[in-house]
Amino acid sequence: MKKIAVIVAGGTGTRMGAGLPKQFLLLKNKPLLYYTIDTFLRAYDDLDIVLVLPEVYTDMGQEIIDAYFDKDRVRITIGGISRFESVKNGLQLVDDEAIIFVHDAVRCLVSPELIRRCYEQAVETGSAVPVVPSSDSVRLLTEDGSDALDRENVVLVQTPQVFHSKLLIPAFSIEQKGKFTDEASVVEAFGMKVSLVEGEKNNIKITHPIDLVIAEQLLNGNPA
Ligand SMILES: Nc1ccn([C@@H]2O[C@H](COP(=O)(O)OP(=O)(O)OP(=O)(O)O)[C@@H](O)[C@H]2O)c(=O)n1
Ligand SMILES: C[C@](O)(CO)[C@H](O)COP(=O)(O)O
Repeated sequence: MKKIAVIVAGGTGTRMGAGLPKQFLLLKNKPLLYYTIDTFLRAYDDLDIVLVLPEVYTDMGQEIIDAYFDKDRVRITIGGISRFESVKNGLQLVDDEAIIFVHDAVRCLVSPELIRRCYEQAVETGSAVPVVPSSDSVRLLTEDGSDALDRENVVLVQTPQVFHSKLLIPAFSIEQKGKFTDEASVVEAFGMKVSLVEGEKNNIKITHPIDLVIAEQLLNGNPA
């Protein structure tokens, strides 16, 4: 089955507050985006990438591709106003039947093993959504305060979220209502179930400045 990774790097990194979008910040002298693309290309020789970038940063993205990667394996498209719109734009470049990996560019510590685990599950069941347990206690905010949840019944959701194109592409024709924060919720809003797979603690989403410090430690082989 054809494999396509839609790597979304169309955000501006408001919470990081760095000026430059966080996907271009350096980690051990290479842009964060480099690690994400490199891991996907290494996971499977027959996997191609659709890289979604903010319009004003397409040249910077192309420079990274030209410097490090086989440019025949990476196509660039423009992001949208929300993550949902960016994924939707990326999916427009998928024209054949495929297994599609949607991944946050800023989860740059994803491993080839996780990518392969998700692929195998998606081939079997049509979908694979990686999750990890919460090590913190969890509460649900209510109108009059908050309720404790049993954390054994709660998981934290990561990417890559992987689907058969026959499932994901029709799901993204749905009108965006409220906020879809991931592909699993789009597919469910379309009326389909998703299957979960074991994610990885190290597969953090670089969001705040502290995450860069943690990522550098992990890249150096130190436990966080
Ligand atoms: N319009 C958007 C918004 C986000 N993303 C991507 O989705 C991933 C997860 O988003 P997030 O961590 O929220 O990134 P930003 O939107 O850049 O950050 P912030 O919310 O702090 O502005 C990132 O790789 C980001 O580039 C995207 O492709 N298009
Ligand atoms: C897709 C995601 O990484 C799953 O945890 C997350 O929902 C993205 O959220 P963000 O606010 O766009 O960073």
